[in-house]
Amino acid sequence: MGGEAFSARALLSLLFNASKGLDVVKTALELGILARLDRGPATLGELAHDTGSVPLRLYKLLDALETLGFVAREDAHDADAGIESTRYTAREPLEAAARAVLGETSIERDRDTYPWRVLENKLPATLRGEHHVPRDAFDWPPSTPTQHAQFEASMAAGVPPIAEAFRTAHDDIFVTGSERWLDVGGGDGALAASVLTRHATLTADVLNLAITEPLVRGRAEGSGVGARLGFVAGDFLNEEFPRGYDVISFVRVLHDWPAATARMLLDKATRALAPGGRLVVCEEFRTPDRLAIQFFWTYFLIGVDSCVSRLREIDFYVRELEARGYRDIRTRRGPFDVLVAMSAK
Ligand SMILES: C[S@@+](CC[C@H](N)C(=O)[O-])C[C@H]1O[C@@H](n2cnc3c(N)ncnc32)[C@H](O)[C@@H]1O
Repeated sequence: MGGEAFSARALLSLLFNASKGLDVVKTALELGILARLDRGPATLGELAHDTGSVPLRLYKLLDALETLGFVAREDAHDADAGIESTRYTAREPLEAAARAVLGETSIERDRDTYPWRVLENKLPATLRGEHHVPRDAFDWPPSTPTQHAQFEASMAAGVPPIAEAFRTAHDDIFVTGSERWLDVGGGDGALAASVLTRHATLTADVLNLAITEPLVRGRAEGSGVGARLGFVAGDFLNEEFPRGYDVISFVRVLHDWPAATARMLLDKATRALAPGGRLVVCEEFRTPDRLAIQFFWTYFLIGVDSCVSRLREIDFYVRELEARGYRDIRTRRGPFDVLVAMSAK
């Protein structure tokens, strides 16, 4: 975003009025204003005409979008020109961003179904250790089949931008096109299935807790990739990884654990990887954008001690890979950043 950072006073005012801000964005999305601005600059007069809006009223709605940093406004240079010649430019693509958050299947809507209200107004007691999210409401790692199903479905809802990131990094990760890939903590297999659907010569196994097997089997069947998507039951904290895979990935896994555990998991992957194989780390790397999108979990996990939720800068992982002798360490920037490194073996 090209907008300036807000002062604390101003940001808090916006937060207080967040529901109004979302109403403005939803309206601009539904009236096609965001899509119109994505196509190029437009004047107030044009936007009012396109949407059947009263110009003075629409001007105020656009002021709200400007306040939020979504559009830049340019007043008419001619002092006699009416407000209808005020020009607006989108600061970045807006429609897709708004749909990603406000759409029916957004991760924000999904996260909102978690019982976060058990913490609301109880943070002081939670911080003192007198209150927490009850384990039957949410547990980490999930403990019951129902919790696993809900959690893995939530994770799957967030997979599309990761699948897109894997598309961008594909040639770095899959060099021959016939690799055997182990996706450690691979959820219900949504990411692996999406990659295998596009690449018929790849095979993948999801390594996950035994309780998740039906979810992964269901994903393999439902996505049509069949036996190319397998399942390996395992507890990565207490067991070694199976050997011989050409690609081993950690996708949104390492940040769930303290640094010592993350290092242990990287060691296990390093031992298991085939000679010349590639290690992939695709994470919620610590950036202002990621922290913002992760905000729900940052709040909710205050009440869940078993999940450390430790977003780390990408440099942490680069250093850890270098320390293990990995070569050709590449970062592919995208909707999710992907780190790919070649085994030293
Ligand atoms: C945050 S989710 C990420 C899922 C998936 N990689 C994704 O990005 O959609 C973490 C995954 O690690 C798995 N997991 C947690 N503890 C585990 C353990 N001890 N052994 C194996 N898998 C585990 C969870 O079941 C879950 O699938």
